[in-house]
Order: sequence, then C-alpha cells, then structure tokens
Amino acid sequence: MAADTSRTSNMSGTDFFATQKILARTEESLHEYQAELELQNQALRTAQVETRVALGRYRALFETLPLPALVLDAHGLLQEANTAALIFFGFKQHRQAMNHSVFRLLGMSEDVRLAQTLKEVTAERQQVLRDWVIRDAQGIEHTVEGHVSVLNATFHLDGHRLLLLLDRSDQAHREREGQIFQALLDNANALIYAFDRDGRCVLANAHLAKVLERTTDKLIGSARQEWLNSTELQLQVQNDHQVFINQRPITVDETLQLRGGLKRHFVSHKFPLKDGCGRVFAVAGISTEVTAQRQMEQRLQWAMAVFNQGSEGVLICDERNSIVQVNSAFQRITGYSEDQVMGRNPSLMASGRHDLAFYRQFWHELVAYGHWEGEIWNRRKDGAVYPQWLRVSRVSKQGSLPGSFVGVFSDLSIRKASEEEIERLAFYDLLTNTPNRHLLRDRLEQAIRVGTRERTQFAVLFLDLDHFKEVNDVHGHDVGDEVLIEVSQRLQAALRAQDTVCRQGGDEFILLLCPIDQPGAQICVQKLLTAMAQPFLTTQGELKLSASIGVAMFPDDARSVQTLMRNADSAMYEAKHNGRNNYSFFSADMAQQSALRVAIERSLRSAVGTDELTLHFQPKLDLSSGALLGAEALLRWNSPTLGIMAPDTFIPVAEESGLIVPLGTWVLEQALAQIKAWHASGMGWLQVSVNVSAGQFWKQDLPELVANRLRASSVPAAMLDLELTERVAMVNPQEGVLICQRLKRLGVSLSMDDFGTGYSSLSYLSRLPMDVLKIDQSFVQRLGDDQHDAQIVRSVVQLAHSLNLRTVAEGVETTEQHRFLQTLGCDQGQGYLFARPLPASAFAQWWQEHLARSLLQPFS
Ligand SMILES: Nc1nc2c(ncn2[C@@H]2O[C@@H]3COP(=O)(O)O[C@H]4[C@@H](O)[C@H](n5cnc6c(=O)[nH]c(N)nc65)O[C@@H]4COP(=O)(O)O[C@H]3[C@H]2O)c(=O)[nH]1
Repeated sequence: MAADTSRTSNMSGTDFFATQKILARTEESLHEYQAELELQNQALRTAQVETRVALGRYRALFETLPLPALVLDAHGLLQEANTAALIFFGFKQHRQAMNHSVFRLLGMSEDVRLAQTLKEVTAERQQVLRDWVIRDAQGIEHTVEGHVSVLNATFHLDGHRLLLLLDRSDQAHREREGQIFQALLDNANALIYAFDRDGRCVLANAHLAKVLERTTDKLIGSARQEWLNSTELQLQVQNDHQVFINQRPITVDETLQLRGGLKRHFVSHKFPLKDGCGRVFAVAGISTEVTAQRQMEQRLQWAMAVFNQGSEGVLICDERNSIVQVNSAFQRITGYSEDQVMGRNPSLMASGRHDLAFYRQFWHELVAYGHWEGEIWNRRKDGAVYPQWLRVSRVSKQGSLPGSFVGVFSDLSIRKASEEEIERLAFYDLLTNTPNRHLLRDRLEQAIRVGTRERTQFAVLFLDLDHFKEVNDVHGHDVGDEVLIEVSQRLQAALRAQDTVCRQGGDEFILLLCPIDQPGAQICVQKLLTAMAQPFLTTQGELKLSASIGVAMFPDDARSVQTLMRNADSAMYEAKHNGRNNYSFFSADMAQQSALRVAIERSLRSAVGTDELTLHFQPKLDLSSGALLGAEALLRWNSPTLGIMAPDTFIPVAEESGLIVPLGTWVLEQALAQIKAWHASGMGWLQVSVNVSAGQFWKQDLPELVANRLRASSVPAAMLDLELTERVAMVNPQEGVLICQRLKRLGVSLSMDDFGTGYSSLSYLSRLPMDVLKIDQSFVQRLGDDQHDAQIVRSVVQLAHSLNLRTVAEGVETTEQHRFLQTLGCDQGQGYLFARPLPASAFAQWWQEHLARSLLQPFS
C-alpha cells in the first residue's frame, strides 16, 4: 500500500485523481472482495460446521448401527469398525482393530468368496454374501449375510469397502426347523395331520397321502368324510370334538378301512393346536399303525382261548424249570391256582410214586430228544394222587427269547376209573363183585398154561345153592341178593387169595382152586359146604341153606376150559341128584351122561315136527264115580339114534337148550288136534291137560299162543287144561299171576302140577287163578306107609277146597292108595291103577272099554 502511495506523489493530478479513482474502485473492489471473501469464509465455516455435524452424524450412525460394520481397504485391512463389530470380534479398543485383516477375522473357509466379493463389488452394484457362517469372539457360530458396498469420495475413503454383517441365525434356525419339521413329516411312518373346526384338513403328511392314495395338496382343505366310512367318521369327529372342548391331548384307538381294503388299526395321539392367543384352531393327530399288533393280539386272544378252554392242562416252565404260565384246565385238574404255582418248580406236584431213576430217564429224554411222553402220577392240591398222561416238549432258545418247557397233560383218573368200571362191568359180576365167566375163562386158560408147563394140578368147582329159588320166591329178590353176596364172601374167605370165585349167574358159582391136588380139593370142598351150612343173617331173619358142589380136576378129568367146565357141571348134577348138600368129583360115568345130554339136544333139535315124537294120554278119573274127566297128554320120543327116551331125560335138556318152546307148541297143537279128532269121531269132548314148562311160560307170550291155537283148532277153551308146576309161576310171582289171569280169561283150565314139592308162598298161590291142584305122586305113593305124608295130602286137599280148587292125585298105583285118597277127600286120580299113558288110538279104545265097564259095573 505504501509503495502505491509514493507512486501517487510523483504523478499528475489527473493521474492522481485517476489513480485515486482507481484506488477507490480498487478499494471498493477489495471491500467487495473482502465482503465476498467474508461471505465465502462464512459459507466455508458453515460448510465446515455442517460437514463436522454430518460426519458426527454419520459417525454416530455408523457407531450405533445394531449390526457389525467394517470399513476395509482394498486389501481387506480394517480401517473402521463400529462398536457392534468391535464387540462381535472381541476388540477392546478401536485402535486394536485397525489394519487387522478381515480374512483372519472371518476364518479361512470364506477367504475365496470374500476376496472375490471385495474385488467384484462396484459403487453401482452392492454384493451380498449369503449363508455365511462365521464365529464371533466367543466362538459362537452365526449365520450372516455380508453386504459389501463401495464407499464414495464423500467420505474421503475412495475405494474402501463397507462390510455390513446381518445376523440371519434366527431365520436360518427357523428355516432349519422348518426343514426338519418337513423332513419329519415326510419321513414319518405315522399319519400326521390336523383338522380345523370345520373338519377341513390343514396338515397332512406324505404317509397319510400315500395311505389315502391322494396328494398332500389335494388333502389340504378337504373334509375327511371323503375317505372315511360313517362309523369311522363319527368316532374321529367325536375324538376331535373332545380335544377341542377339553383342550387336552387324548390317545385313542381308531380304524381306517378304505373301500374293499383291509381294516387298518391305529393308535392316535390327538392334541390341540393353539394360536398366539391360546385359542384352539385345529386338532392335530399322530396315528401310528398297529394293525399287525392288533392281528397279533387277536391271534394271541384266540391262542389264549384255546390255551384256556382246552380240557388238557398246560404248564410252561422257564429254563430254570420254574412255572411261568398255566392254563385254566391246569388249575381245574391240579386244584392249584395260578398264583400258587407261579415261579415254583413242578416238583411241588410230585406224588412220590416215581423213583429217582424215573425222573432221570425223564430228563435224559427231554434233554436228548426234546420230548417226553408218558403216564405220570402226580398229587393234586388236596393231596389226592392221580395219573396224568403228560407230553413235555423243550422249546429251544430263540434269539433273545429264552428256552422253555411246555407240558400238556390230561387227567387219566376219570378214564382209568371208566376203564376200571368197564372192566368191572365186563369181567365182574355186578351183584357180588366177583369175576364173571369171561374173566374166569381167562384165568382158566392161564391156569391150564401154567399147569401144563409146570405139571401142576388144579380144580374147577361148580357150586349151586340148593333150593335158592325158594329164598327169592318167599323172601323176595332183595333177600336173595343179600344171600348171594354173603355166599360169595364166605366162598372167598374159605379159599386162598390166588383162587378165583366166579358167580356164573343165578345161584351158580364156579371156583378155580389153583394149584391143588384131589385130596386138597376134597378138604376145600368140605370147608365150603361147612361155610354154606352156617345160617345166613338177612334183613328178613335167619336163613338156612346148603349147596351142591361138582369138582373136575386138571389134567386128569379134562385139559380144556370147555371140558373142565362141562365135567364140573356134570359132577354138580350128580351131587344134586345124590340128595343135595353134597359134593361129587367127576367120573367117567358122568362124562357119559354129559355126552348123552349133548347127544339128546342134538337129536331132539331135528326130531321136532317128525314122527319120532308122539303124544300119549293118561286118563284122569273121578275117584268116587270112576267117571273119565280128562286125560293128560304126555310126550314120547322114539329116537332112531338114542332109542326111546323118557320125558324126565329129554324134557330137562329141552328146557336148558330152549328147545322146549317149539316142542311145547307142537304138543299143544297135537293135543288140540286130538281133542278135535275124538270129538269128530263121536266120542264127545274130553278135556286134555298139557304140561307147560318154565321156558314156555316165560320165553314167549303164552296166552297169545294158546288163544291163537284154540282159534285155529276151533276147540272150546274149556277142553284145554294147562298144567304148570308151582315153580313155574313162582319164578316171578307178580308177573306169573298176570299171565295166569290172561290164560284164565281165555276160558282154559289151569292145574298146579307136582304140588307139595316146591316151596310156594301161599299168599301168591291164593292169587293164582287155578282150578286144580295135582298132588305129587311121591306123597301118593307113600300113603299108608307114612302118616306124615297122609297128613300132608289131607292138608293139601283141605287147602285146595278152601281155595275152591279140585284135587287130582298123581301116580295112583294101588287100590289102597285109591281108597285112602277117597277118605282124604281127594277129588280125582291118575295112575297106573287106572291106566298107563296110552297112544291116542289105544286111549280111544280104553275110553270105549271104560265107558262100557262103567255101564256094566259101578266104580268102587
Ligand atoms: N311111577 C308112576 N308114574 C306114573 C303113574 N302114573 C303116571 N305116571 C307118570 O307120572 C308122570 C306124570 O307127569 P308129570 O308129573 O307131569 O311129569 C312129566 C312132565 O313133567 C314131563 N312131561 C311129559 N310130557 C311133557 C310135555 O309134553 N311137556 C312138558 N313140558 N313136560 C312133559 O315129564 C314128566 C314125566 O313124564 P312121564 O315119564 O310121562 O311120567 C308121567 C307119567 O307117566 C304111576 O302110577 N306111577
């Protein structure tokens, strides 16, 4: 300025003024410039303030960013790091972070990607590194997004990169959860689903879609009635409803049966799905298929039913032989409940009947062959020992399943009892419980085998009680049974244990004394007769009995069962014949008689209906007037092989063999034919008596037969008289009375033959509708000699008359007898004195002569 002023003093005024002017303008300009400069300074200061404010704001912004932010140079060295970044990477101070390599911070694994990104990023194009897993200072992994951008010049950081790390861990976590959930859904073997309040499907997994043969998309939003039947639908809706209402999970059994398909079973766990406000918006379910289990359970149930309902007991033991299971039959048979045997050894039921060797063998077979079967005796809980049929099998260990023993058994006691009962019925006499003839036969065969081998002797005894039938008739069958039981006991008591007492039927016993010789047998027989002679005490009082015994010895008398029996029978016959209460050893004579009986039976069988058989007739006369009142038809047999056979010989054989029935019918027909023939020949009607034996009376419908033959012959019934011995009707008195009454109703006459020889009950006799009593010839023939017999005949006559019966005396041989009988009041007589039995023609002649005689001289 001073330089300018000196220059101005040397100048002209104009110049001066000019200069002054210039100076003034310059000053003015300077002022303006200064003002402008002032303004500019002002603006600059303002700008600086603004910049500082902006920088501060940005700094603050940078600092307060909630995510780590790093400013990197082109080499990846840290230039700036906000507080979040410092914390994240563990820097205490800003200084520490400076020039730190970002690669070292973020881990080598992401080097390449980061380096590439730092290179490729431009101002125009930000780069994002996704799914970047980095670790913070604590080593915790974070899934981040790295946003990389280029900073512009404004920040005086040209070419620097800003790296923002956005933590996406939560999102990644959620996404992973979602993926896991989806994977679970897709891979679950259960049905997973959810239904809203309207019953629409809001969730369905792949398995459900597969089961329903639909896609998941189609299932979502659809209603389940589209695939469920009404029953299943109702149940599922109910279940869901329960969850909606109670808001608590439930576990239920559900089924699903698609059309035509198998019914599938599920166990469904259902639970409520709630929204953020706790409201249930759907019910979800996880249904696990249990079809196989249910089928298994069903099979198990069936198996258990079979297990428990069978009649055989079952027990299962584990490897240590402890009981692990038993069935109902086991409990029923053994009496032990399940609790009482669980864990116990089956030996608790051992009976003690088997020795150690038995059980050793049992275990040996079970272990060696895996099976044992046989009869074993065990003890029930009540102590009773009983037989079982037991099958035990060893079940080998299978995988994790331990081995076991399975025992199946049946109670043999009932079977054994029935077998014993059957044996008893088959081989024992029910009344006396002694062996019957079948068992005796068996024992006899055995005795023959032993006797033959060991050359020993034995005896077969036939024992028959004398007049036993009368015990039955008089005292009833119950008393008869009492006596038979007592007899069998006495016989057994009198003999040795190895001897056999067999009731053959009726009052016949067969005894096998083995071994024994003849003198020994004789002693035994005496003992037996003595035993029988003791009085029998019955409910009806004391009874006296005797027996007749026949003995056959092995091997002297016979070597076969049949012959031994037959010979003992013959000997017994002989004993009876010899006066009862007696015994007889078999002899050759008896063998002949026995053979004769066989021959008679054989010949008689072929004689019926031939002229070998004829009828003879013996008259019956009125003892006072001598008038012919009737005739008795008596059978005669002239056998071409055996000769003339007496009725007393062949009638018993006919009775024993049953031949008496056809034979008796033939006699009846012949007698009726003869009556008719005599009537036809002009001799008038004559009553003819026909003998009827027990076989005829009981083994057929006699009244029916008689009615039939009377009708066929047209003979008046009154012309026929039937002679029955008192024993015949008394076999069964009640029934006998009925049969006699039926016969009487036919109009025939009935005579009681051989009266006095039996032991009739008079009370029954009085009920029999008889017309005539025939006094046995044994009484008649002793008349005059024996006062006692005379007394009997008198009593019989009186009895007969009191019963309104006529009397006929048989076997009248002498005039003394005739007279005596007359004095005794007997009505009629029959005997050699009047006539022998005559053939029909001879009888007709006798009849005519008798008529003529009686006309000429009255009977005396
Ligand atoms: N000692 C002697 N005997 C006399 C006299 N008068 C008759 N007799 C015999 O005495 C038996 C009488 O017959 P019964 O007592 O019915 O006894 C009969 C009868 O029980 C039975 N009988 C005969 N014929 C038949 C028949 O057709 N059917 C049946 N079931 N039995 C018959 O055979 C038995 C024996 O008959 P017979 O030998 O003909 O024997 C006859 C007869 O010949 C006499 O004065 N003295």
